[in-house]
Amino acid sequence: MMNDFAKHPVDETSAASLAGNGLRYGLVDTSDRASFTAWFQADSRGFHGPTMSKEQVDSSFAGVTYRRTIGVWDENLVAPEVPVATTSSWTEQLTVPGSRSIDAWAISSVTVSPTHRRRGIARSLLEGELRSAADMGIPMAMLTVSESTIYGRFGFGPAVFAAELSIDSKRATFTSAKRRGKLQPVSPSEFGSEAPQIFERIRTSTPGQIKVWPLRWDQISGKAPGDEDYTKKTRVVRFDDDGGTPRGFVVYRVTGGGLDFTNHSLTVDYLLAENAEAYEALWRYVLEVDLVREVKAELRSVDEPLLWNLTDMRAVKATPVDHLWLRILDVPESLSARQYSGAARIGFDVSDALGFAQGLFLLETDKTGTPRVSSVDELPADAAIVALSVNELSSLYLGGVAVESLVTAGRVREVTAGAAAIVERTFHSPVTPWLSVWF
Ligand SMILES: CC(=O)SCCNC(=O)CCNC(=O)[C@H](O)C(C)(C)COP(=O)(O)OP(=O)(O)OC[C@H]1O[C@@H](n2cnc3c(N)ncnc32)[C@H](O)[C@@H]1OP(=O)(O)O
Repeated sequence: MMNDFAKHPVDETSAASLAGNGLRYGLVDTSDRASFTAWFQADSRGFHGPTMSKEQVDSSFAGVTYRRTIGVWDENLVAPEVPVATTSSWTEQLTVPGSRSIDAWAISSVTVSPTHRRRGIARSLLEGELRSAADMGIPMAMLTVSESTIYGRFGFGPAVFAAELSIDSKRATFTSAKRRGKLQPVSPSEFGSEAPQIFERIRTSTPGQIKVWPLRWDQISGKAPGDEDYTKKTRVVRFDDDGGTPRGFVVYRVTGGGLDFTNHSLTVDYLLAENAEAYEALWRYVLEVDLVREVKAELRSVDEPLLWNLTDMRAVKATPVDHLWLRILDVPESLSARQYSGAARIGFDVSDALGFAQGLFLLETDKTGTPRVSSVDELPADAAIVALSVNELSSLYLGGVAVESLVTAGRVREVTAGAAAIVERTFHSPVTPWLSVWF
């Protein structure tokens, strides 16, 4: 069954601007197999993916039908049924500090055919998505990005960073003795039935995480058709506690080796651990696999506890990269959705070229960190006041970005002396924001 957001009509301003360039902007009828297949092929082409097989289209078809699927068509082409641009969007729960969540408009599959690039099509698509989300009363938009150069112009700011890890497994010894529990190889199906429940418990207390849809779990575990090599190489190991309850999984592949058989590389595609025991056991497992010299992992937390599990922290090379970008559309709704660290009175002078978040806003929190937010004509003189654009406010929102860094970089201006330190203290999240998937 389709949710209402999937049927929300396309934005009229973007439709008119694209029509002026001879292009049609519209919703894809996801119940029509031929139209949806043409859209999938355009999406895959846009990301330099292969022409999708029938099995891959079938599984994608079942997995993302609920989304608002948009195409742009050029009727003058030899194959006019294949869109020249795509997007896919849906309402998603984003966890925010205080184990709460906010409805956010997730935007994905933004592609423009290389034959139609740099004519303003992506701008029409993105602005159309933002106006549609605002129209539906959704307070925030979000995306994960292929390049960090594209989305700032639309008011997005990076709010969650991810670390890419490269670990020298020969240097990685643990500070503590092996704990109890049991490890065992399991199938992708077992992962599919147990891992989402474990993840749910982690997601709801980790700012930056979103609900993960079933097709994504199948892709992670190699169960979804599409990448045969990935499916064949993928292994899954489960950790059970002493009571026999599954508490974590690792999904990984071993590649390379060559003539020197001790030189393999192990890639952790997903490591999910509900408690410290599972976390240590699963990392210890991958770091002790024989014939492996390097363990790699992507999309790990920038505050990965593993470094503290090891006797030699320098065994781990961690490279941070921007991952989740947020775009506040409704300031009072967004700021009201999260918990803060204590009592404060903060004024924000927000600029927004697209207008959604422009204005003066007062955030008042009590000593429990519960907020009250109002849009005001004038900011009170006794508030800690900062001036910033919606990009920076969106970056600061989850409490994982240091305000002082943005002040030093000239991206946030302290209107009252010492305001940045108050914002920092009030916004800081005790749980480091982390998003463990792409969307
Ligand atoms: C959420 C996601 O899906 S992330 C994935 C994004 N998609 C990809 O990376 C797939 C490959 N790339 C593409 O499909 C296209 O090149 C897109 C979607 C990135 C851009 O589409 P286009 O239609 O060419 O962009 P458009 O002409 O509307 O440009 C809009 C603005 O963005 C700028 N821009 C476009 N692409 C880029 C880029 N890769 N890097 C920096 N700036 C860019 C343009 O210069 C323009 O700037 P301005 O309006 O401020 O002067």
